Amino acid sequence: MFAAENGLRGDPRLKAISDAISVVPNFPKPGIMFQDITTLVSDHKVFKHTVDIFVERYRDMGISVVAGVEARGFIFAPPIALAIGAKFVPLRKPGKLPGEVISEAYELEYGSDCLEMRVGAVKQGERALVVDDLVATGGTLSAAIRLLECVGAEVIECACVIGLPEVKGRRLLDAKPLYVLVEPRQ
Ligand SMILES: O=P(O)(O)OC[C@H]1O[C@H](OP(=O)(O)OP(=O)(O)O)[C@H](O)[C@@H]1O
Ligand SMILES: Nc1ncnc2[nH]cnc12
Repeated sequence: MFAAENGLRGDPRLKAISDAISVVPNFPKPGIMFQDITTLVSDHKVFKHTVDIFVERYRDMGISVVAGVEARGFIFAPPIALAIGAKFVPLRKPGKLPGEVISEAYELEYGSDCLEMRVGAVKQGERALVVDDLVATGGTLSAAIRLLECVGAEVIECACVIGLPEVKGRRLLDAKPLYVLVEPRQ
């Protein structure tokens, strides 16, 4: 669900976050309106607003794992993890993590990709939050959920800064709550 439908309607931080996202037409492919969060994180006040909203929501939920999705989830997940007193676990693209890993493949608009997590990084029964910058089809988050559930963790929610129209009105993603701050800018 969008934050505005969940207690933050009219919160000026949401408008500041939306305004700080740049839209780059036809990147990386013709027809894609790329939502660029590098301009958001280069404004320290708006970056802090973004992290603060997530921290306010998750600080009392008993979350022990904040799993961030490579690459842009790595920007938002660590400050949230530090603030709520949870560990940060990176979910990486294939071949980047040393040691024993588990893998989950997923479909993208064109082609497929894979996420990996280190064996032992998350224990059975842990309460996990999954963080990424953006959800479009939800394929990436679904793979992240499968990785965490594979080791017996409970996924409490998936959190993203931007939700594309594909997820508008969706409160759940693979039966897990989805929490999104803003819609894309046109
Ligand atoms: O909901 P979905 O349709 O799965 O798409 C969302 C994913 O797409 C983007 O990452 P991308 O795959 O472009 O990887 P990158 O961040 O490494 O460039 C974005 O950061 C999400 O992780
Ligand atoms: N429009 C978009 N902008 C940024 N990242 C994306 N990932 C999938 N669709 C995207």
